[in-house]
Amino acid sequence: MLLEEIPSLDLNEFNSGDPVRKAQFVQDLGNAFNTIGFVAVKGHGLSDDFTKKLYQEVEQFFQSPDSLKQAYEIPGIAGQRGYVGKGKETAKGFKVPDLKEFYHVGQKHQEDGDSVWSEYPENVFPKEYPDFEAYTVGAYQTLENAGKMLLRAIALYLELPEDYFEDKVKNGNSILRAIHYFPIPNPDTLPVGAVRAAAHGDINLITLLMGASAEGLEVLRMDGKWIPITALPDQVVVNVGDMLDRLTNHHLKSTIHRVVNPPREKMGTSRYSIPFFMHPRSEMDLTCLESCVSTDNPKIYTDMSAGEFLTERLIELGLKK
Ligand SMILES: O=C(O)CCC(=O)C(=O)O
Ligand SMILES: [Fe+2]
Repeated sequence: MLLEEIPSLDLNEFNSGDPVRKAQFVQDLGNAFNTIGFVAVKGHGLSDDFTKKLYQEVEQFFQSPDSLKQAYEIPGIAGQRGYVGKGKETAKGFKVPDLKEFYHVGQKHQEDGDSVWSEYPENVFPKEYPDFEAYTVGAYQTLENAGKMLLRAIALYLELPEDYFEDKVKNGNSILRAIHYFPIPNPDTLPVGAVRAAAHGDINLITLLMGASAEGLEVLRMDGKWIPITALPDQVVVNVGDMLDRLTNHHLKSTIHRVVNPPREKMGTSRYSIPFFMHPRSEMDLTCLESCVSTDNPKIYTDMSAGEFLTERLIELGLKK
């Protein structure tokens, strides 16, 4: 079945306490991830007011002079925390960097004795904008919770125990990425093929994207047609990443997507979006689940841990040497 738009779901159905509604959510989510790979989800826990303030913080930061932003660019950590400047990330397989700059916030370190903390760089926050930390960390935690619920639904769809992903994503290596697609005052100066975000699949397990209500995001349908995404302001767009695709032997599909440049008369405007890339701990084994492999459906990926796969991809993106 080829869809003209991505399905819409409400996470409150999964948490309704009604087994029939919960099971329906699981089937709807699984069917979407098995076909187009994307859904729009409401009931994620972020209020309109919070989201508005978060975007204000993010816009203020990106509207600052480059010298202020560059003070939060940290060498030696493959752009995994803080500011990553213009021209630094090139989608896998492309030669021209994306027309974007972004800011990464990771897991907030805790004093719980978990050995994982030594693997993650500490967060940095712009001291010029004292509320930036509270809003980005708040969004991180809310989206991480929503992501955990979605992974419970995915586990049930895959006929695994509902808590299958729980220990794998505990203190996981997820990243909140606030993106600014900057204005291009003179489009004639752009290198050939330069776009806001070239076609790519996400690396992680699942992505929860805030801000797809602004035009530009498109997903590649199985028949090769690009479908524009039109999410409502109260929805986050959720998609399968390459790690979940690998784990399920492409039963759940990491769908290629891109952000196209606006029409010429709008090239002088900014676009903002905030994806949350839900990663497991680096030791998670991404070997295909046995239930997803059969003689008709042979295994298509080599065995790898999440950490090994992430390293491979950061090198391909030009973020890691
Ligand atoms: O900005 C968007 O709407 C999508 C961003 C995206 O796909 C990504 O950063 O992986
Ligand atoms: Fe993406």
